[in-house]
Amino acid sequence: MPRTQIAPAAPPGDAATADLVRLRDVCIVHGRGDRATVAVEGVDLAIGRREFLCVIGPSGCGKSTMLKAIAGLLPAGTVQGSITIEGRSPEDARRANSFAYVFQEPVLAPWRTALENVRLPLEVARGRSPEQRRSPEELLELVGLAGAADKLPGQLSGGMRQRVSIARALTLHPSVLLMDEPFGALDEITRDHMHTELLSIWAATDASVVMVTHSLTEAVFMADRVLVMSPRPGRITAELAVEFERPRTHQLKSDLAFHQKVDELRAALEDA
Ligand SMILES: Nc1ncnc2c1ncn2[C@@H]1O[C@H](COP(=O)(O)OP(=O)(O)OP(=O)(O)O)[C@@H](O)[C@H]1O
Repeated sequence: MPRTQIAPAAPPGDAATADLVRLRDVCIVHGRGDRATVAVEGVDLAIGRREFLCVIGPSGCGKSTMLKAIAGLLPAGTVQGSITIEGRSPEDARRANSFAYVFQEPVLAPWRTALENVRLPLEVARGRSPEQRRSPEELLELVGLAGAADKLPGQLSGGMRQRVSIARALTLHPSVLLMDEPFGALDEITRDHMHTELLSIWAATDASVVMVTHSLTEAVFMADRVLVMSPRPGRITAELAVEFERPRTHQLKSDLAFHQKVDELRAALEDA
């Protein structure tokens, strides 16, 4: 459960757009000539503020590619169409720290303690005003690691390391967290625990989340909306609203309605 509530950041000046993230007719091609691979095709997508969106699809369908495109991590010329975050290009949004990226494997500096890792973005901060910066101590408390502040990454479990990386991602108060299979490397018990942890953390911030996952139950448990992608070239072939009330607890996973929603998602994936 969240130990700390984070006050909302002031909306950025250029936030006239109702949608936080907007993709228009996005097509993504890796490589050139004979080696060109069309990874994603014809994606139109609008992501709202405070929305929890999951993206699911067969292996290699372009989920990570789409997330990287939103984060401006792909080489120039790879992405066609338009992507904006708070009305800015991905590059400008990155400079403004409008989003943070969480990888499957937490990328922590091994010689820095948990607290020092969470503090790292503040040492190189640009773009966010002082009011929009979050206290590393408060964030460690939020992710339930106040007692592990002085531990090095090598002294933490996989789930704890991922919580440190989530706390670090929140340091500059991003408007959106982009998460690429953040729990993919964790065992099932830890993963289960992280589901409720992340929902609590998310509820205590005002960020939107875009999370790529391979797990049907994870998607249905976490999301407000699940996007289904077709095999490569990835297109969005279905969109499922998940309207279970929040806060969600593990009890939900035993409900018949939950299993029906998972079945619905499975059918959408098979039709994709
Ligand atoms: N840098 C790259 N250069 C060339 N091809 C790439 C590159 N990155 C990804 N691809 C190709 O683009 C396609 C989509 O890859 P991507 O990693 O986005 O899929 P994914 O849906 O995230 O897969 P997975 O679920 O297995 O992680 C794949 O065919 C992959 O081989």
